[in-house]
Amino acid sequence: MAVQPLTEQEIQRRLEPLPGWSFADDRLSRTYVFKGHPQAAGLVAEIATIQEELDHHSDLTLGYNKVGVSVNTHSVGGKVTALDFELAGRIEEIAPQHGARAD
Ligand SMILES: C[C@H](O)[C@H](O)[C@H]1CNC2=NC(N)=NC(=O)C2=N1
Repeated sequence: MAVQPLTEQEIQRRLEPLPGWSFADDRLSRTYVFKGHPQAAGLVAEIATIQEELDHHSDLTLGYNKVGVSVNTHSVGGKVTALDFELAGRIEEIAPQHGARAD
C-alpha cells in the first residue's frame, strides 16, 4: 500500500519511544547537541548516507555544535508518515556514536 499520512493519535503513539523528537507544523523534528563542530558534522554526513539508502530526506541544519533534523513526506503533500518515523529511528540509533546529547 502507498504511504499514507498518519493520524495525530498515531503520531503521538509513535513519538513515545523517541524522546527529544517532537511533532509540530506537520513535521517531526529534533535538535542534537555535541562537544564541537566535527562531531556535529560527522552526524550530518552519516544521516546523509542513511537518507540515500532509504530514499527519504530530512532538512538538516548544521551549526557550531548543533544539528537540527526536520522531516515530513513530500509525496503526500508534506505530512508525517511511517517513512519519517523510520528515518527518525535510524538517526536515533547512530546519534550516540557521535556523542550527541539532547538539546
Ligand atoms: C524520487 C525520489 O524517490 C523522491 O523524490 C523521494 C526522495 N526523498 C524524499 N524525502 C522526503 N522527505 N519525502 C519524499 O517524498 C521523498 N521522496
